[in-house]
Amino acid sequence: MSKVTSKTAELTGTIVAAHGRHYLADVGDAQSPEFLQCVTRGKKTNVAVGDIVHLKRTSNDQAVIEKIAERSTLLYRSDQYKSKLLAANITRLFIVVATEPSFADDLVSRALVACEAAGVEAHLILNKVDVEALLPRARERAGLYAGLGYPLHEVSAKADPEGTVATLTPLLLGQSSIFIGQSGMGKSSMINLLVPDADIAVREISEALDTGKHTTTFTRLYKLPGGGQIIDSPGFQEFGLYHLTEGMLERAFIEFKPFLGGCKYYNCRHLAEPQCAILGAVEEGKIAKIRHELYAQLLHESAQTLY
Ligand SMILES: Nc1nc2c(ncn2[C@@H]2O[C@H](COP(=O)(O)OP(=O)(O)OP(=O)(O)O)[C@@H](O)[C@H]2O)c(=O)[nH]1
Ligand SMILES: [Zn+2]
Repeated sequence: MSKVTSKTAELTGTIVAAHGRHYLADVGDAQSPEFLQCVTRGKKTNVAVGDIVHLKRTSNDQAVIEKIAERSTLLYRSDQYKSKLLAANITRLFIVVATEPSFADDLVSRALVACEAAGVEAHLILNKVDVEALLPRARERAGLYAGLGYPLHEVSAKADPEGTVATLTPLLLGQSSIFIGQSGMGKSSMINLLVPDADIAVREISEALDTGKHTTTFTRLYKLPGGGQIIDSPGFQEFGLYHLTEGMLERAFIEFKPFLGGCKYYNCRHLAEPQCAILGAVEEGKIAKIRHELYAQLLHESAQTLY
């Protein structure tokens, strides 16, 4: 196959922002981005931030998405009992929690389940470790996840910005990362430290996206000067887990793994069945009760889905 090199050649770009059916692709490089407004053919809305797309330029700053390259991973967000695309080709997800305000275990575990199901490596960042009075409790709570094998990094974006950058930069190199966190955890402070001129980049993206209103509440991708990219998803994105089957759910709780297959009934749902290995492990304290409760809740939610 010969490569097309004419001026009308197809372009390859990365989707850096999505807002409704408006997409923005970057066809430049890390040093000099070049944004093209993109539309899909027909009414397709199956494009996600992080997608590598093949484009056909239709004007100086516009293009049509011809093809989406095969994705290595895909994360979904929840939208009223439906899963919608959140981000594609993510290799690493960072859940930002803090000493204050208090974080929700439920949301942390949902993110972890989404990662396990998608094949994305999950890390936790405990921010605001300068708030010493609340540190022991926060450490203990975050420790539940560290104990499961998820790396936990302690930082203080405000009190120790240099240390925060030094801790996080090596974790981002060459990765396609996404940061998620409940409001107030310090995710924006962290992104601003890691992405030089993030504010300017958002304004540029917002203008190029041209949605009519100058919103900054869209998922966007920043290319890092040292290689790698960061996706920031404003607001807390609840993960869409409705597409997970029961079999996928039980495997998405990593601490269940040693016990799967040990139940009396091969089709055990680990809810109330006799001689269930999972329930036995919960009883013995080998599986945390709150994790099993979330598993039961997710099973219930997936059964509510009507399609
Ligand atoms: N004590 C302390 N405060 C911090 C630290 N990092 C951020 N904060 C503060 O926490 C508050 C929330 O920080 P943001 O960066 O806006 O948090 P966010 O998670 O992006 O929150 P939203 O913008 O609501 O999504 C701000 O008042 C920050 O100044 C830290 O390391 N220590
Ligand atoms: Zn069981």
